[in-house]
Amino acid sequence: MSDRYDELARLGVATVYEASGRQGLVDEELVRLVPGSAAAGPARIAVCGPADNRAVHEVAARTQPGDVVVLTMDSPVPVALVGDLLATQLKTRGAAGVLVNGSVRDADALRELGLPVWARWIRVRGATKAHRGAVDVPVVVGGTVIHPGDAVVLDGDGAVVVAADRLDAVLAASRRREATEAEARRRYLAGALSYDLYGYRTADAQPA
Ligand SMILES: O=C([O-])CC(=O)C(=O)O
Ligand SMILES: [Mg+2]
Repeated sequence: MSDRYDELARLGVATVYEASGRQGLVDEELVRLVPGSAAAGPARIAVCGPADNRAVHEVAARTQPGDVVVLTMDSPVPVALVGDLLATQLKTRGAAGVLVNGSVRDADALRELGLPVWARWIRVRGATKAHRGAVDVPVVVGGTVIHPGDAVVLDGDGAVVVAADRLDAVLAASRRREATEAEARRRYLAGALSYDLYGYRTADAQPA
């Protein structure tokens, strides 16, 4: 929605992660359902009960335009938290994207719908609707704490989270990093090598 989130999505997960001081990585293998898609927005969070997705129905009712909807469980299992009907509601509410620390189903319909969705698994096993769960609470996904309103950035590399109070600083650092990389790319296209530019050819190897 806002220009800042559009810019984060364009800058991408790897650049934002590095510019953030290598913080905020959602350190999980994620499947991107819509090829080529990227998204960024403030986190709108639901914690589902065990193998249950009632909280997803509640979070859909609270979703605001531009939100990235983050769905998780205390112990994630490959149960379908979202399929095309819930995704249709999230899209109609204006969600920018969806991050599912669980599985999704109706994968072909999700692709067709075009709402950018990332998930741990594609698996059909159905969720119960028995537990209220919790909405608009902090969670940990892939080792990273996500508070409601933190920026979530998603692309072909996965997901990274930027704490809301660091957003402007990380955005500025990401722009600087993008400019530095653009210059490096220009030199490499002209035949230069990082091995020489960074002095690795002559320097002693440094520990990582
Ligand atoms: O109904 C569900 O629990 C998930 C689903 O398949 C959908 O949203 O279409
Ligand atoms: Mg369905």
